[in-house]
Amino acid sequence: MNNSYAYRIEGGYPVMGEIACLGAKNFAIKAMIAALLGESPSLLTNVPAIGDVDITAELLTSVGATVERIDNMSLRIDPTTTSTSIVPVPHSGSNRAPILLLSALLHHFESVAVPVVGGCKIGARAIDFHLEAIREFGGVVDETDEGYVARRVRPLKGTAIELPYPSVGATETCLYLGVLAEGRSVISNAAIEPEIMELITMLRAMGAIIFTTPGRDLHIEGVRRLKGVHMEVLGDRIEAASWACLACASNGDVTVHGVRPETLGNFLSYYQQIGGGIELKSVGSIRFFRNGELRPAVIETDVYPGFSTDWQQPFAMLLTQAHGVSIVHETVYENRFGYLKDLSVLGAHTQLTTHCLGGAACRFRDKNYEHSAIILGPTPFKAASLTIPDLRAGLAYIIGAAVARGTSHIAGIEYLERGYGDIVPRLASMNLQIERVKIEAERGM
Ligand SMILES: CC(=O)N[C@H]1[C@@H](OP(=O)(O)OP(=O)(O)OC[C@H]2O[C@@H](n3ccc(=O)[nH]c3=O)[C@H](O)[C@@H]2O)O[C@H](CO)[C@@H](O)[C@@H]1O
Ligand SMILES: C=C(OP(=O)(O)O)C(=O)O
Repeated sequence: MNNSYAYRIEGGYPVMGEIACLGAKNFAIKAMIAALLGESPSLLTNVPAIGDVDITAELLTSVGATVERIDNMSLRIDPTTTSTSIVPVPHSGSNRAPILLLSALLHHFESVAVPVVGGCKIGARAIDFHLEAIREFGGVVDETDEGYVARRVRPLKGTAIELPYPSVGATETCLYLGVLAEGRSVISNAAIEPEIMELITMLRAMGAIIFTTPGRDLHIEGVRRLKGVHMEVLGDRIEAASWACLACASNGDVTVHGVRPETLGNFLSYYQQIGGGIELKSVGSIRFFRNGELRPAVIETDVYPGFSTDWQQPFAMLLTQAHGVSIVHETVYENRFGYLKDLSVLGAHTQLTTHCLGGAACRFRDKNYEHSAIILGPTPFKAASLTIPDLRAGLAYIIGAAVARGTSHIAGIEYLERGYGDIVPRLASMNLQIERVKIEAERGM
């Protein structure tokens, strides 16, 4: 556990240099679960060395699957040793994987139990769509004090489902259910994030028959068996955007390697609209820098191809350095702005409101969630002590500390390290004065 460590950052200098994106957290753990569906081992490469992968490896191991680390970035997963369908409760609340395991394991076992799901606390994060999907495919689901139990008396049967919202996780659940269910399934209003498309590619390589459509419908013809594959995890578009924001906010210049530019979509447009510069280098490499004075923006987070909610926090931090009033309307999670209030200790001027600002009314209208933010910039930052509440807020705090003059301390780094790997060496190599220090040694910080 790393909750006795903090980052000490000496800010006020431009962050300059080159950084390689790790593999995408939000695909890596889904690929690990997909590997359970095969009848032979899968090899996953470019797997990031992050907390979420460790948690997922423990979950897979707990049901008997063999997870072998070939090297720091490769995992071999043998599903044939899977021996139990009860995921132990100690894994409760660790990440999003348990609810996905419920579906994947239900093909192998007639009864599966998983603990409650976790992940960042940025909203209620209900899992009703997942549970309803399992029922539609012919399973029975019970909620217990400790988690969820799914049962089936016969093989799962293909079905037609319309998701109430294009949930990433629920779409993945439907894919896991549909590829080995009997007959045809149609998933309407599915999520189409790049990580979902990558999961479809992996499942197809395993032998699944999945048809995408011009809209949000996925058609699946169930098959009897799938085989293991070699899959390389795509570069993390959330990491790439994080480093882009760090470069621009600190008035630096960073070349990010290992990301597919198309997965950054609207991020690249907003980035340039506010005065950030981009230069496509060789394939998979993008240079990010500042192009003069920063301008404010009106941004709305949304499902793909909209502006990803996971870019929101680093980008909001960047907007504190723009000249004028910016608005950010968070439409994916009802409670993803808690971190913004804490930024006042650095000197940020922000205001939250329950109204839907700057765009169409969203699901959170009139529900009293502070899901729109007004950011007034630019504000010079002074160093401060902060405690990270969730993963992307953690990265936003790193950006804040890099911009602030003086020495900042950031605690709660276990949240950040669930999704970002090797933070200190990678950022230190780009001129950021950052150290990982024991909190005891820093008493009075
Ligand atoms: C591990 C992983 O991949 N995490 C990502 C995934 O999370 P995750 O898959 O959990 O996010 P979802 O897309 O499912 O959630 C989107 C919205 O749908 C709601 N919802 C979802 C399922 C459900 O059964 N009922 C329901 O109401 C959620 O509360 C939320 O408001 O997609 C999110 C949206 O791009 C990203 O922010 C997360 O980084
Ligand atoms: C919200 C996130 O992750 P998770 O869904 O794993 O909590 C994220 O990656 O920003």
